[in-house]
Amino acid sequence: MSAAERPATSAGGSLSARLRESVLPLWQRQLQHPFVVALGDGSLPRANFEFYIRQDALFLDVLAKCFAYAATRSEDHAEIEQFGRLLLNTLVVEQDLHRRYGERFGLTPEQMAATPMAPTNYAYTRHLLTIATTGSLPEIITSMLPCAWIYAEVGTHLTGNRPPAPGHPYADWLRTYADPEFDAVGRWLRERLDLHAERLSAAAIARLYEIFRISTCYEWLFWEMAWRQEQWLA
Ligand SMILES: Cc1ncc(CO)c(N)n1
Repeated sequence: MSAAERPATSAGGSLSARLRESVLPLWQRQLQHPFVVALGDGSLPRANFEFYIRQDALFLDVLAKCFAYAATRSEDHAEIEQFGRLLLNTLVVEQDLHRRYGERFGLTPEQMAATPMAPTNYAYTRHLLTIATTGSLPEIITSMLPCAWIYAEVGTHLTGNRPPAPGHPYADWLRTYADPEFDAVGRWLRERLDLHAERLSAAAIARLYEIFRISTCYEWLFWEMAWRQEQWLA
């Protein structure tokens, strides 16, 4: 069955569950990426982690803006408030994590901010920004959903719900994403999406499948970018 033929609602569970199922092999590949495996067991070379942190700090500023765009598309007071909270949490919780790692690596906030965006990061953030500025609210939520959902799954997968070993170099990162509070972000986005999608046409739902798959691909490519320390052509 092509995405266009998929019914908007079916016996196959919620839309968000079906979106995840539609990309399952890609989804599970995230957990096997060498960057993710090495991040989990602590063997990831510091140069790769530093590259990742510098890129992710730039990524999170864009993600925070996308929550602001989402807020402008909502007419529901509680929903607007929650998008505002997610914007702030992205900056306060996650960016703070990056700042702490940056300090540990001897980087100033100015050096972090002056890092040029690598090609994949640039492409992923342009994808998110295009949808944030021209898409519908369900499209915006769908584009951001793999970010929150995959990181929560990676966090719990890598820690196995146990605290990281003492002295693990990436313990703070693992704790942040294994935290049930982080999982709650994805859960809330899924609830909102499933609710908004009830009123969408089959064609609009098909577009959500496409957006979800593209963001999921970019999540994998982001690990790959940091593993290869991807550069622009000279
Ligand atoms: C690339 C990327 N995706 C998702 C998250 C989780 O917010 C993150 N920090 N970075």
